[in-house]
Amino acid sequence: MSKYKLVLLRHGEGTWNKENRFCSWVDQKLSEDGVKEAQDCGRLLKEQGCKFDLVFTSILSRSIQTAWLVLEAMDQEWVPVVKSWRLNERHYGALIGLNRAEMALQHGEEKVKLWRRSYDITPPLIDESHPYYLEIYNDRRYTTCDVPKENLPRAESLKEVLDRLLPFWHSTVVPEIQRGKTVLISAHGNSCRALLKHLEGVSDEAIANVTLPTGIPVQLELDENLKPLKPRQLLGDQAKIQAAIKKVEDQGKAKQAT
Ligand SMILES: O=C(O)[C@H](O)COP(=O)(O)O
Repeated sequence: MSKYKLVLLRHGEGTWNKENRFCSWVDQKLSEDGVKEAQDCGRLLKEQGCKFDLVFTSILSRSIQTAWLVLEAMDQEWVPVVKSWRLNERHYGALIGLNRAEMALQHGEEKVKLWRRSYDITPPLIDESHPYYLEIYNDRRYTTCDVPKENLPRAESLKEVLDRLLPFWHSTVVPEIQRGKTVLISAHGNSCRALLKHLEGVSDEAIANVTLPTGIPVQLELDENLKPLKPRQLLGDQAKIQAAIKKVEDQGKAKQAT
């Protein structure tokens, strides 16, 4: 018998997902397809009889917008939403804004795969000359964090994402789950991967092969120690999910941007 249910969700497609650019801490809204993905996800969760008590999001609009659309489609708009920068997408440093396929042409697909999926390789740091530096660090939302702005990351490996996420997980999310609340975490590809690594004890090597498509709920059934009782379930049409995973993986294939 499972004790707790937890749903992790990578937001619906964002405008830069469509353009195949590293989006990371740049605040982008959902694309039209992304809005539809989030609504479909909400409908699916409603059909499954899912009832959330609490939702956590990052402080990036695409994860918040996704949570709203999911709750709206479920007729559960009243459910409280708590936001934290600690659930933000991985900080991709100097890679932010660049096109993955073009980076693969310039640096090779292997290098891009290492940047995207290795556990402990940090991409090159962002600095003040970067075109998105000011947009990110002058944004008022980063004055609301529980660390001073100067201490926010300038680039992160997946390991560093997990290091900043775990304090929030332990102090804020775990107690709510243990109080019996059914929680949705509407976050990002890499913040969800980091959490999955932690919960499932995925090895540093094997996490490179875990890819999450946009807008697909990942359901976990946990015991009283928050250990998974069975393999994660990606909910929805399995053939479509496999195709969506391949699409995300193929974003790192070398090709001229169109
Ligand atoms: O930051 C981004 O652009 C994506 O949401 C995650 O990108 P990735 O699939 O290359 O890690």
